[in-house]
Amino acid sequence: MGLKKNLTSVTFRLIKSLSAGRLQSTDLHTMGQHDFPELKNDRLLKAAKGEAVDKIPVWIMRQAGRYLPEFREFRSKHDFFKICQTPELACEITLQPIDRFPELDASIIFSDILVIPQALGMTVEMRPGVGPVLPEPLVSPEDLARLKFPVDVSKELSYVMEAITLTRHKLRGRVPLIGFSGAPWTLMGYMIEGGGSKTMSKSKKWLYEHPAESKKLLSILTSVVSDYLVGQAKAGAQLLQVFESNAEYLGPELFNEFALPCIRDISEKVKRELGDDKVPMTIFAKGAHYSLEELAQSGYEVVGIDWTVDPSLARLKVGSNVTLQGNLDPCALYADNEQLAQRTHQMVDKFGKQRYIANLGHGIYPDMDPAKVEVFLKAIHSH
Ligand SMILES: O=C(O)CCc1c2[nH]c(c1CC(=O)O)Cc1[nH]c(c(CC(=O)O)c1CCC(=O)O)Cc1[nH]c(c(CC(=O)O)c1CCC(=O)O)Cc1[nH]c(c(CC(=O)O)c1CCC(=O)O)C2
Repeated sequence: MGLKKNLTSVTFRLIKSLSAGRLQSTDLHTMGQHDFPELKNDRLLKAAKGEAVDKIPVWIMRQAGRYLPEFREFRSKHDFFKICQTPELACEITLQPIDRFPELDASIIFSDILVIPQALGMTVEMRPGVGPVLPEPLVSPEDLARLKFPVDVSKELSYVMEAITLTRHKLRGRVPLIGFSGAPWTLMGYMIEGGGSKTMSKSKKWLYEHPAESKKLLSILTSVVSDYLVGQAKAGAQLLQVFESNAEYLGPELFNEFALPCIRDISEKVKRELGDDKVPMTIFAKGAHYSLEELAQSGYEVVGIDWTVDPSLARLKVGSNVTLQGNLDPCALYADNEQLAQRTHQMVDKFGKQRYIANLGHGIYPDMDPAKVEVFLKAIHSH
């Protein structure tokens, strides 16, 4: 019943956009939730499920973004969160790398992990040259009362669901669409530090000083992230990636006590909620090389690894029942074409073709040359 209501509201808003002239008339007959165009390239989904592929699927974290001149041009006219909150704009940006690089095997919806703190009532600003700033961070456990919880994610983040549904149509089945969220510990970090941090010491202080309240916050975030991912899958996301970018600040003890249980709960809740409509899930816990075995057992089909982990060692640790994703050092894109292709081939040799999705070991940097992306993508497909 809840799902039906949710979908009806998504379709209704899309049709409203159409009547307001924001969408083209060709969109109208494809707006039904269950008549997405047929998927023509299913390499990513096959690899995620452990099925054989003709070529290794490849995509790039942050593939829509500042390294693309067309993104910078667009961004000069629109505020970052305005883009995220306007389905037509988010869709247009999502499609930019797909239009530019025919070798890409997946798209990822343009958004940011920080839409969750926003949904919980926190202000998030994107300051030029600084990045995300939360001007009123959580300072002490009493501040948890400031959070707007429970959250109706289908209302507060409806713009993401709408962007996903619209993008599925606009992709015309060229490649699958990935939805994503930050993981609870990573989001907790931003909410307490008030932005990025070199040490995460304020949020780690919470873990040591206020373990019960930290778990309360993590449990709130687990609930919101799970609902959010379920909503994205229902709106049309074909794979869901969870970013635990701040895992690198925790050692095995803190990670296993605070972060990992949330990661497990999320996959369990999302799969239970989606039932027969479940989609593959990826966990990318940057820097959590110490916990690869546990991550492989945490209910995700794909484990993303950063570039500091040797692929052969990662495979030994995770076993053969999960797909690995990664992990070229993003800075390898600064190398000349020959060296870049050679390093890419060496990486593929280590991963092998089975149960493997090629990617960088973290998001692409803003100063990278799009021509190098093409070299990387072609090196994967030609190997
Ligand atoms: O390609 C797509 O369509 C989606 C791209 C995307 C953006 N944010 C995320 C994604 C998904 C993906 O990586 O593929 C997810 C994300 N946002 C932040 C993090 C944490 C982190 O970077 O540590 C993540 C998880 C992914 C990861 O681990 O890399 C938080 C964040 N958001 C922004 C910044 C500032 C920046 O300069 O990048 C940060 C990091 C802050 C810090 O701690 O240092 C803003 C931002 N988010 C996206 C973009 C577009 C782009 O990458 O160019 C930007 C820049 C905003 C701008 O235009 O100024 C999209």
